[in-house]
Amino acid sequence: MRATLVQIDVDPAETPAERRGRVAALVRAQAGADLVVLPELWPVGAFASGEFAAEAEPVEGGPTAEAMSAAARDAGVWLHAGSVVERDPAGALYNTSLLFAPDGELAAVYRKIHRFGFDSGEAVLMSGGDRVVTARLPFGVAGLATCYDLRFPEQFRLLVEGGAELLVLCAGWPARRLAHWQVLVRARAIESQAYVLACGTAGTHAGVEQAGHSVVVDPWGEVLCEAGAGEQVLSCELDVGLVGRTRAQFPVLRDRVLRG
Ligand SMILES: NC(=O)CCC(=O)C(=O)O
Repeated sequence: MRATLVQIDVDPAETPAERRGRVAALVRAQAGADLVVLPELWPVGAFASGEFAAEAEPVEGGPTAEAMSAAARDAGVWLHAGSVVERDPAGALYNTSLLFAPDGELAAVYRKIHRFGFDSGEAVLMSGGDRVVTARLPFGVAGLATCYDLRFPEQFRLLVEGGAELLVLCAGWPARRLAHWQVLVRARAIESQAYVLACGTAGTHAGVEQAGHSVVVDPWGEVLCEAGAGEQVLSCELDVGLVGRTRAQFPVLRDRVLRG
C-alpha cells in the first residue's frame, strides 16, 4: 500500500480557514495513495495554546471535519486528518484525531491521552482521552497516537495487543527535541514490530520552531522515507505483510513475561 504524509507548514500569517482550504487541496492532489496522514493540530498549531479556545470545533459538523471528509471523498483515500481542538457538547476541549474512509465517512476518533505542557498549555487547557483506538483498514489495522504519546511505550503495547500493524502518529514536535523524535519513532517500531507513520509540522508558530522530519519506519526499525524540515509531501510503499513475517521470524512479542 502507498502511504503519503503531508508535513504542513503552520505559518501564523495564514488563518486556520485559509490553511484548511490549502490543506484540502493538498489532500485532493494525493488521489492514488491508500492512506494520507496529516499532522497534529495543523489548523491552529500545536503550541498556539492561546488560540485553542477560539478555534475549538465539534467533531460532527466542525469546519475541519467537513473539509477533510470532502477531501478524502474527492481523492478516494483513507485520510488520517491529523488532530483538531475539539469542543465537546459539555464545553471540554480535547486534542482529537479524525480518520476518514474514502467515502468521506468518519471511521475513527482518537482523543490524545497524554497531554503535553506539564503545568501549562495543552496540559491545563485540554482534557485527556481515556481509551486507545485501533481501526481496521482494508490494508491493515491502524493504531492511533498523537505526538507526546510517543514517549509512553505502554500505549503502543496496548495498540499492538489490539492488533495494530500500522502505528499512525500525528505530531507537532519541536526542532529542539528532533533527536528524541528520531530515536523514539524507531524504538516504537522495533518494540512493536510494526510500521510507524509519524507526520509532524514544519515552520514556526507561537515562537516554537517545528522539527518536520516526518518519517515512515518499517517493523525492523529501518527508515523507509524521511522528510526535511520544510513543508513536504512524503510518500512510500509499505508491505503490511512484513509485520506478520517479522513477528513470526523474530518472535519477541511472544516472549513477553510481564503483562499488565
Ligand atoms: N505536541 C506535543 O505533544 C509535543 C510533545 C513534545 O514536544 C515532546 O514530547 O518533546
